[in-house]
Amino acid sequence: MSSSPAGVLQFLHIIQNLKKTKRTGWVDNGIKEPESIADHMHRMGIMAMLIDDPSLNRNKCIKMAIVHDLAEAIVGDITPHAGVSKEDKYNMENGAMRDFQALLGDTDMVREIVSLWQEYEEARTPEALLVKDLDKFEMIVQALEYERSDKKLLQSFFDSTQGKFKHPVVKAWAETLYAERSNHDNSQ
Ligand SMILES: Nc1nc2c(ncn2[C@H]2C[C@H](O)[C@@H](COP(=O)(O)O)O2)c(=O)[nH]1
Ligand SMILES: [Mn+2]
Repeated sequence: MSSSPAGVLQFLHIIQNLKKTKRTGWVDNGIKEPESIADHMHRMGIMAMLIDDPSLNRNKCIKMAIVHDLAEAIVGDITPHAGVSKEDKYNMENGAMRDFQALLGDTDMVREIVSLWQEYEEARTPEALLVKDLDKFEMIVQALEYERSDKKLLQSFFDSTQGKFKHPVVKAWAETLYAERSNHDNSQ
């Protein structure tokens, strides 16, 4: 069974917000041309495609990456500093995912999207833990790029993720990024 075309169109118009909503962490730091939520999820999906780990379901990681912030189309992009409890944030985002389910119908495809979102939130499976790593890593890659473009120091993004990476490949990527940032600092 597929979702109704009318339901799909309503859903698509709602998730346009992911393309329009600028990520709050950058807006809060006065970044001139901040990326959107969709931009962030897209690069995470590409990152997931680059991970060659036979212990992981690669396709699941890619799909999880591109839906993990879907609820933000309704709830918005809430930062850790927004003063919203994790429980309240989860409840609002869970409500948004149920709204999507009501709109699209209880199909296998919609159940997969909601299930991937839920698995990411619970952060217990190896795939979810990798995508959590990519969420943080994509953010610090972007932070370095904004430090260069906007001539700003965005140290809090590096501090809040320091030592948090679990997957060996992402750890290696992060070490390379730190070296790149350090070399770039020294060349200024
Ligand atoms: N100023 C900071 N903002 C942060 C930090 N960690 C996350 N964030 C921002 C980035 C996004 O705008 C938002 C949540 O991102 P999700 O991908 O988890 O939805 O919070 C930080 O350390 N400093
Ligand atoms: Mn995210």
